[in-house]
Amino acid sequence: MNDHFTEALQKMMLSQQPRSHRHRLTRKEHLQIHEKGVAGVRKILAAGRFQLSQTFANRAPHSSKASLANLQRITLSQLTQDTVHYGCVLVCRTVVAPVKYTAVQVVVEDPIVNGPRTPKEDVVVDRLSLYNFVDFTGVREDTSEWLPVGTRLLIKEPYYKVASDGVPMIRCDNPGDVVLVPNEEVDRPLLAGLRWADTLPIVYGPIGNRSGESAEGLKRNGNEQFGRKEYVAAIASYTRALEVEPGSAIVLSNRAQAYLKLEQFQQALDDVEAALKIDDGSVKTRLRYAKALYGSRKYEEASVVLQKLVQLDAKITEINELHLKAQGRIAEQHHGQYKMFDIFQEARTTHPPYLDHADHVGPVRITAIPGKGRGIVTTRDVLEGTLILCSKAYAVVFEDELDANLIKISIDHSDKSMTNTPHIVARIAKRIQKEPWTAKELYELHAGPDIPPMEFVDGEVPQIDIERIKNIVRANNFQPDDAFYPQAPSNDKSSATKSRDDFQSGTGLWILPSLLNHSCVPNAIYIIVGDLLFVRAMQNIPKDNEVCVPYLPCTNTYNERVKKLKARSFRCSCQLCVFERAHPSHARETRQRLLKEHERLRDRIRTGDPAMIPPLTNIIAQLRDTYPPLPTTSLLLSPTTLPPHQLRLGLIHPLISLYHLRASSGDFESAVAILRDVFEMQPRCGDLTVNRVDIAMAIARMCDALGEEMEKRRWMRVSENECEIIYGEGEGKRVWREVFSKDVEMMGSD
Ligand SMILES: C[S@@+](CC[C@H](N)C(=O)[O-])C[C@H]1O[C@@H](n2cnc3c(N)ncnc32)[C@H](O)[C@@H]1O
Repeated sequence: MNDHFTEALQKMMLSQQPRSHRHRLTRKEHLQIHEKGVAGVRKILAAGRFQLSQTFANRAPHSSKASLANLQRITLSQLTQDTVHYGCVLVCRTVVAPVKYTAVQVVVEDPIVNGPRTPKEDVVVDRLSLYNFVDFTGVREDTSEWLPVGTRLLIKEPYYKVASDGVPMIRCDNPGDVVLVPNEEVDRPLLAGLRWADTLPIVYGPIGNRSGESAEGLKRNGNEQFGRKEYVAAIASYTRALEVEPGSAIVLSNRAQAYLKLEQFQQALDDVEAALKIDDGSVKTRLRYAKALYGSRKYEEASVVLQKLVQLDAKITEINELHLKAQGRIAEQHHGQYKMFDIFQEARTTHPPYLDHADHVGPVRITAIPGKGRGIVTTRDVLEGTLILCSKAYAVVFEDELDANLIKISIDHSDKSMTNTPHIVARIAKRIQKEPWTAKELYELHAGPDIPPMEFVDGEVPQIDIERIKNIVRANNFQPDDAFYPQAPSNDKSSATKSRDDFQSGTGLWILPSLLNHSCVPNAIYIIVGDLLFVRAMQNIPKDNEVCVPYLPCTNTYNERVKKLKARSFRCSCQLCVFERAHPSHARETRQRLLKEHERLRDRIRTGDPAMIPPLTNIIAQLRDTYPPLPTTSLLLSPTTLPPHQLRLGLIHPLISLYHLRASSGDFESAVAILRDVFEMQPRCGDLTVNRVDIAMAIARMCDALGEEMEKRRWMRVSENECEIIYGEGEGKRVWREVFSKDVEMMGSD
């Protein structure tokens, strides 16, 4: 693996040397290079060794904003190296089966513009690299299913450059800039007067009504293709059958079934609705209708259809099961009733964990927030523990969807941080292609400080814009981790305080949660389970107050937080930041230094070495001194303000370390006193609520060791209650009983 890595790096370095003018490669040379690439991919696949996840880009990828109608035709022979050909559209045709490496790579040829017949060998060819074109993350030898040999392509504003292996190529990053022209489409003005060197056996897309094809024959073809699970081909056959004989309810219903298999629910719904307008429909068609409605997340309508079907024939298990599921989704969508415990189990057993649950929008609305753009505020007084929203990802790439041996090379100069961007960006582009009507809500998301909002033209579907998608992902992504379960407190960075930045692999985009602004002491928590993102209030939030989540752990030091948020182009003015900003800068720096010192001692602290107690106690004493003294009289605080003792978050990790040292030396009295302090210091905010579950349980364990039965029971109840605030009433109890099953077994519970 390392050899390949070094080789790739060397190639990249070489490619950055100044190069002399290169001669244009012949068709034969290009095809040989392509064949070598295919052989290389074959070797990689045979060895099962690695794939590259990142692309090498010497300039920021661009997306064409121009409309095809305004572009001038250009040919391969007219391309200039290291140039984006603004105002032009390249017309070409694929001459070989493509291969997928980091990009889909193929050889394309020029058309022949009128004139005398040109021998095939003299027609100019070049390499075309299509990035983000497929959302498949690995390498593949033959990708003809995406791009059959002979496909005519229009490439908007092509970028011509030399690739990392020294071979020139047309690099296209934006799938929206590639137009595939079906074979039978002959009247495109851009193709007028063009011929090709020879005839290639291309069959691309649905082919129009060929004389002699009967609707019945085409339907039969479609059924056979469906039986072989060739759903795209089946759809093409049914489409042809409908062209020959429009208005066949059976063919429409069959095509709907093929769309259902491809999870193209809207298309399935359109077909089945058209079929039901023609006749009443069989049970089969009406079940398809219910499935299309369910898939389109129209659960109530699906339930009405299913209810009638149940009355007709209650024996069909599939109908009953779907009816039950629809009712579950309605309870989720309207009442926020999610069986969290079951959803956790589902996420553990589903690979990849795409979960079938409804979205829910709780008592919140979107509004402008001064200085922050848009945000989410409550529409009524909200109690702690209330579900604010549940949202299914617009697109997500899970860690285990990526190759285990994936090499992450981030040499894309425009973006060093996001090694997994190509996958999620390609997935978003695919979703827009499949469901263009969802593009608007995506493009409306914040794309960074310097990027103006997209302008939409009424009635026009926005194009795929890879640059904007990349920026949107950068500004709004959340990293999914499989389950956000509470754990016993440890002096390692606990899962609760694990930085979102630590989850390097998986990444996802959720539309409504993308409107949540950040606070370092947030009043809400987000929990990602599979592709679902739940947001719950962790404090009582009065009506019209903003709901905020943490973009980073609040136990990060002030300087760390400022730096990370600066990278996201804003300065936080939450209560914690205002509090710490008011401290003299030397106090903040001392705190930072002391916390680093604590980090350095951690390995020895982990061993439980009692010699660590004096230096740690000293660090804690000095840390306390970096904060202003606590007021001696109680303050009158607003319901949204944290008390001053809960703003000294820098003390939490060192105090947990001290607890460990005391507990491992058998001094349970001191250990429990420290933990009680820590519990008091942890506001119920963001991820710290998870710590409160763990710490209350650790106190219960200490009380158990000290024989304090009543206290033990009290703290177990506290832990359980905190868990219910995070996961919801009842459900939190189930989660708590599972997580702490060993404790419950040993210590008993009420
Ligand atoms: C995920 S978006 C949140 C929604 C965003 N406000 C909008 O209008 O779409 C992240 C962006 O919101 C803004 N933002 C989030 N939290 C903020 C805060 N506490 N203060 C100022 N701006 C904030 C920043 O511009 C940040 O890059």
